[in-house]
Amino acid sequence: MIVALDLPSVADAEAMTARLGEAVSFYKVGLELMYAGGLDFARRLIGEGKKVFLDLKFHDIPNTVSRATEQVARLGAAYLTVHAYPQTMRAAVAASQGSGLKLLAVTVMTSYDDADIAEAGYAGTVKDLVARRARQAQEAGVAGLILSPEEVAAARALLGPGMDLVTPGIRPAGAALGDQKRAATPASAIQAGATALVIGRPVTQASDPRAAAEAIAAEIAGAL
Ligand SMILES: O=c1ccn([C@@H]2O[C@H](COP(=O)(O)O)[C@@H](O)[C@H]2O)c(=O)[nH]1
Repeated sequence: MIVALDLPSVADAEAMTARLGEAVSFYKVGLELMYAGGLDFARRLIGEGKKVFLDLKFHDIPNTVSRATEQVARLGAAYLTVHAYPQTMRAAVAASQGSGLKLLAVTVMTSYDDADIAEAGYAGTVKDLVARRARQAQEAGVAGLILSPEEVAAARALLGPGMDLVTPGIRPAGAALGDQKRAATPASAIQAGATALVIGRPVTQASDPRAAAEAIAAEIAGAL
């Protein structure tokens, strides 16, 4: 379980990680917290022995992606996201060589369904596009994928063992979907073969975040 610290300030993130305590050992720092001083906070979490996923979703010209990836590789984060465009992925893979940083390619955002990708100009279905990008990510040498629980089993069959399949779009039974359109429960995602689950609001907006995280961890353990 990777808890997404989508919170407005470092003070809020500190309070959340204090409440979660030993129940959570892996955090995701994304765009909201990053623009509120989250990089130094991520460094501190790493210093305290937590694992950190920097969800920065790089997508730029190769030179910029390469130099930015080199900067991230020095931080000691476990994961960094890049968008699953071949040029972008190749640049990031080359720049992360020799570091402990694992790259995750974002295939198709879990807030998108078939109508959303059609509106964005893509022919075919989300499943087709995820499969195409999964193959391109594997060819580029990326360590893993961000995809929805709905595509995990097909991606594993397509790619074989080896790549990490990391799934946002996780909702315990009865939880509000919010903007997520391709979602599943923690148990379903694990049973489909997900390597790690990214979970934000079901934990951070719960009245008792620690109890929510512990219940999700128990559901994951029960599904393994
Ligand atoms: O396709 C994607 C890629 C990234 N995310 C991120 O995961 C979390 C999910 O948070 P919830 O509150 O559990 O919905 C969030 O930080 C997103 O930026 C994603 O949801 N889908």
